[in-house]
Amino acid sequence: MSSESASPSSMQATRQRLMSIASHLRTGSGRMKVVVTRDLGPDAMPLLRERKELDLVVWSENRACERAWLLEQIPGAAGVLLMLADKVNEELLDKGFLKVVSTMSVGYEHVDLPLLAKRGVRLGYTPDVLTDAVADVTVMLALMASRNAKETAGVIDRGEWPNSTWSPFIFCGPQLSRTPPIQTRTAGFLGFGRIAQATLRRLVPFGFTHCVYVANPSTVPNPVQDAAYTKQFNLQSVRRVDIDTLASASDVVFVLAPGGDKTRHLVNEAFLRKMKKTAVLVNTARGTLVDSDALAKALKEGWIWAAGLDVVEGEPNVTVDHPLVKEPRCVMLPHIGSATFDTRLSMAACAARNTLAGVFGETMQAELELKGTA
Ligand SMILES: O=CC(=O)O
Repeated sequence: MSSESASPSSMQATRQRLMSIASHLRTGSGRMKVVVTRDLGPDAMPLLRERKELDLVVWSENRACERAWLLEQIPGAAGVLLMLADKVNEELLDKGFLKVVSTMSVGYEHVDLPLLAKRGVRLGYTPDVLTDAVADVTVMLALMASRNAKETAGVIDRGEWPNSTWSPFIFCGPQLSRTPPIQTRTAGFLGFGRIAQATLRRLVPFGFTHCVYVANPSTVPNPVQDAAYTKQFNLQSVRRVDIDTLASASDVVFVLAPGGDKTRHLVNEAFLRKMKKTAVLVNTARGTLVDSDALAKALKEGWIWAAGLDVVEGEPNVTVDHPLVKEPRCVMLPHIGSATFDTRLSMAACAARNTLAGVFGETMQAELELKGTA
């Protein structure tokens, strides 16, 4: 067989895709099938339900959509609106001939971008509308981690407060805000996009003086851009640095870069060992950016002060015996960064609009540029 011959599995995939188109045409209804992996609620769902040109298939149970159900529904579908737990990979795309994947998330680690680009499938996502909510939680975690929120709230939860005697330095931690005798405060950002910058804006009133950041795609200094940032945020300096400087210069390291193979374990043992002993690590991006085992070791051995995590590798399969859950200075939240009513509603509406635009070939509210990923 020449190398150009189709393998049995690729022939099967092609046949499935053709059958998918055919099944769509066969309905003769002229309507387009759209699969939705979660009910988006009474405010956002009508955006889809009111469109009589659509055949809506909705996973209606109040739990994550089963993979087998999703795979079963994709043949004949023009679009799918899904959540970040729903993997968009060859297995899914081979089942049909989708025009659009619309994810109700700003992150797209669960989506195989090169494959989408190769197949000409558009990707809608939900940036901007969640920036403030996630930036709020990011600052909250920096405060909770540095001020021992987990350990101290545990004292109350376990009914131990009456037995604990007040003492001058009990439960103390590093101070986030700058107040004498603290002269400087440096915020470090791994990733310097919308949410990172919204976080930095919130830190300015705390008295932060400096900012260092590592930005994709390059780590080369960018003095012109940095001068503009310095002025914009009214700080003493904002500098694009290499990853080692980020680790060593920051009082708080905020992890706010996209997940995926290119950023996996950027925060590893070497990084953590370079951080200040009084520094705090906050991750509100994706769990895969941080090596959990290395972080647990760093906390146990005191290389850094504390960590605040809204995301963790392997989530949601995180139980009480997880090494990070056992660490008293690791505050962990179950991925609630965008979880405010207003924000989730805006995300749901954005995801619905993106789906409609995708199936009808219109401009999306937010479409990820896939050029260059194939
Ligand atoms: O993590 C949440 C999101 O990507 O929206």
